[in-house]
Amino acid sequence: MDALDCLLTRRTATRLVEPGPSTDQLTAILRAATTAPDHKMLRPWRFVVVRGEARTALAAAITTAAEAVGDLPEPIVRKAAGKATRSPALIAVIAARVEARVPVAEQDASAAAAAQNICLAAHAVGVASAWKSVPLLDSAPVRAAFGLRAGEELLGWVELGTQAPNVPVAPRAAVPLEEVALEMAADGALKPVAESAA
Ligand SMILES: Cc1cc2nc3c(=O)[nH]c(=O)nc-3n(C[C@H](O)[C@H](O)[C@H](O)COP(=O)(O)O)c2cc1C
Repeated sequence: MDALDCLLTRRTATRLVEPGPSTDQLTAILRAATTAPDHKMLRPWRFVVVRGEARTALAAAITTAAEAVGDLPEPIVRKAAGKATRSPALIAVIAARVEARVPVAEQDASAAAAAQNICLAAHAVGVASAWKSVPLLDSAPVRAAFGLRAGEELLGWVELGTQAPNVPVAPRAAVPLEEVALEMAADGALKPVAESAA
């Protein structure tokens, strides 16, 4: 797939089913994640792959976290835990901040770029993906499940698998560039960017 095609055609999966990514595909996806732009090469990210039976262990950690909240109705607890097994595999993206002169926001931006690389690389190798928030991400059981150290944060996880053929993925309307992009003229004025007709 052409690189620009990959960027323009990636869509978030609406329902993920088996087969999940192969180990070869996962390796390619993780390699792509590590090419995220990275100020001072701090590698302020790391990843945890959860697939197969391991998803049950993750679901158990989420259940423990949800039950610890105390007043959550049982269906809500079940729904939160079910997010661990909603896709054949997932990759958790951890903002692994480093003590350095690079601001935390830049380090987190690098981790977000890694997450996007995961989505794009998945698309490139024929795997469907969905970047999702982690349920109860700040709870001790969920942090422990992913081996989070002090100062590290879960940015989210990217679910991976095969888009269910009977569930549609709605097309995403193109964003009019003049709504989001300006161009600075020689006199410093900001004007709507000129969009080519092509
Ligand atoms: C940090 C982050 C967290 C997200 N969490 C969720 C989520 O928990 N549930 C959800 O439905 N979409 C979530 N999304 C949005 C989807 O990943 C997706 O981008 C959105 O549905 C738009 O679809 P598209 O990527 O096909 O344009 C999240 C996106 C980001 C960047």
